[in-house]
Amino acid sequence: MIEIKECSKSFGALQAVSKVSLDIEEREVFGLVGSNGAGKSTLLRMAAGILKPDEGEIRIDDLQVFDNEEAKKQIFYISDDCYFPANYTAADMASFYRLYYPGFEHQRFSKLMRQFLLDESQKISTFSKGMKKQLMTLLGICAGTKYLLCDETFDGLDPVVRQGVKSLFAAEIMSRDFSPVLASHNLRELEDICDHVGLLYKGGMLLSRNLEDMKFHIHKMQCVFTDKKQEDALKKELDVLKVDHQGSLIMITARGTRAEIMAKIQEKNPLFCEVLPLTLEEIFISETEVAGYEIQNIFF
Ligand SMILES: Nc1ncnc2c1ncn2[C@@H]1O[C@H](COP(=O)(O)OP(=O)(O)OP(=O)(O)O)[C@@H](O)[C@H]1O
Repeated sequence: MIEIKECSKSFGALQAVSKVSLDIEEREVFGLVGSNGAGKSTLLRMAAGILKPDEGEIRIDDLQVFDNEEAKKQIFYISDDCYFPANYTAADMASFYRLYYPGFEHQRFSKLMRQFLLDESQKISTFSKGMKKQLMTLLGICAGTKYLLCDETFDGLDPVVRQGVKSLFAAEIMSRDFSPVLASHNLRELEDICDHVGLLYKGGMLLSRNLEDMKFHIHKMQCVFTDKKQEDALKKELDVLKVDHQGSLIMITARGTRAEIMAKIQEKNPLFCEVLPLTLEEIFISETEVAGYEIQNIFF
């Protein structure tokens, strides 16, 4: 487990991270979201043991992480701005990481590169941005570390690759102790990948929640009523977060369990009613409102 306790970091007069406390559990995909400049990279770099917190502490499996080789062997960190030595091929990078991570699986790396249609003998300088991100992710998985810290690594990957990486993460979590942490400024990039999401805002941790728990308390329904009065009465009875109309269809996002909301809708005899899937952004509307913020002010 990664335990972050009351961690702060300033650069001169600028406080990048302010008294953040956070537990990142094992064997789940943790999404760290926040707008540009919220402090995600700074927090990840502290968690990777690259930056020393000004105050507070970060422990990885009960080991203090800064300046501690033993703790760092359990972490693979992918920066948002990866450096590759000139003329290096992907295979050269794998050999380089094998020196630091003794459990590095070179054969598996070659196999995964082929699966992802990447050529390990190709110079990295000729890779596209997305290909470099895929390469780093595969290197990170093959390093065999327990924790994989990814800074904006998923942003901009095409849907097929995203799906491939998502399946790879799921398979790793099933087969070994593996916990990826994915930082992104875009909630949509973390959609369908994370089990738990932490929201950073102006250097502070606004909330950290399990997605399944959040989904239990907020639902989106699509219904049709014969009479506008039924809709108006329903809106008064539900804890409504958002209402959209599309012709005669009404989409209501409300707080409550599925059974509670459905029961209230059924009382109004709708012509039609079904549950719609919620996006991460819709789920966060409710949570940020409880914390006293508007999601638009946090992300846009
Ligand atoms: N080395 C540094 N020196 C000075 N200021 C820094 C440094 N690193 C980060 N900062 C500042 O700290 C704040 C948080 O930056 P950070 O990179 O952690 O944010 P972020 O959430 O990762 O943003 P982004 O999504 O844009 O990558 C910003 O105001 C940034 O300018």
